[in-house]
Amino acid sequence: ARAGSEVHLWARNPSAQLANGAMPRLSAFPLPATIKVTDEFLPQADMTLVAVPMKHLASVLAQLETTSPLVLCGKGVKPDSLHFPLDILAAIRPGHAGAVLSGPNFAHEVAAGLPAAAVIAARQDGLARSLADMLGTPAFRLYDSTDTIGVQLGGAAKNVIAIAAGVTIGAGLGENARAALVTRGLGEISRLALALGGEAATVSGLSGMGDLLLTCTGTSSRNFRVGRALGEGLSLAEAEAAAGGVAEGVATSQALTELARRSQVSVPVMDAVAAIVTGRVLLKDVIEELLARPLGPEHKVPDAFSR
Ligand SMILES: NC(=O)C1=CN([C@@H]2O[C@H](COP(=O)(O)OP(=O)(O)OC[C@H]3O[C@@H](n4cnc5c(N)ncnc54)[C@H](O)[C@@H]3O)[C@@H](O)[C@H]2O)C=CC1
Ligand SMILES: O=C(CO)COP(=O)(O)O
Repeated sequence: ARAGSEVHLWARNPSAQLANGAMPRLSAFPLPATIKVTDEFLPQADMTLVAVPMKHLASVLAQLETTSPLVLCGKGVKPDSLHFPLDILAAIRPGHAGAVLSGPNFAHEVAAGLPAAAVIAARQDGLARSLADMLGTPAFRLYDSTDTIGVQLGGAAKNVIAIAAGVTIGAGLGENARAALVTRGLGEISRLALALGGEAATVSGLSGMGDLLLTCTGTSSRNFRVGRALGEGLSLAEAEAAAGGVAEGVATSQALTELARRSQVSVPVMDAVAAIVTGRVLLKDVIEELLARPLGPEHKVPDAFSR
């Protein structure tokens, strides 16, 4: 809307969900009058942004009756199919034009109009740039990319590493430990990105390093908060309730460790998160195991971004 477009916001139940003219989780920011709230999908539009939690993405995509390009905003991987958002779209609507929007963007800061940047990625030549030009504003700076794998992996994986960062703080292991863990986590994302066909430069960009930095240090992050609560000794159910919203890294940790196993990529930090959230291993044992890992060259092969 700030970019000057006419916007229709689909809500499953407009009166219940927007009782005070605002989204419930962004209640300090009433929607501008230029946004029309509706319970019907708009069949014709320049673009449709789909911003629902990953576990509901497939069902929402199946209901959408539109020919417009879809911009998927969820971050994660589906644990059963191991699909990233664009794979889910391709499975449900083969051939439909799609892009992903990802970057360090806490919703409440974007809503407040504070400066932020993100990346839109699409395989199709020129699509990401044209979407970015329609959606961007001076305060919401949108870069474009064709590396859909790197962008989707960065958005998904940072949530898993953010849980590890939270655990480190919650368990009282200190900020040195958090910095070490996040850096080693970045290495895991780099190796996995290359193995899956993504690009090294994307991992060091907004959807990779940028979002990792935000989520592992910003206490507004639900994934960080879940990790911190787990580190303090709460159960997963208690930690999720305390985090105040969906923490995609919980389900994504299972999917990414499975993808890594299939790609023969070592991801000990992500493995540790997957083990902690499923309660397979005691937190104390996971920490001991990570600290007992054999030491060696920081980067095994020529540089940090090689497998
Ligand atoms: N909140 C944030 O700061 C950011 C969130 N994301 C990602 O965006 C995705 C959505 O996150 P949030 O907006 O925070 O989650 P949310 O829990 O606020 O849900 C977003 C919307 O999805 C709707 N929804 C829930 N279940 C639905 C269903 N079955 N069918 C249709 N709509 C349904 C909710 O009513 C809500 O309006 C996640 O993958 C998250 O990682 C990405 C960047 C920032
Ligand atoms: O993706 C986000 C910021 O870029 C939001 O992070 P959380 O889902 O951890 O709150």
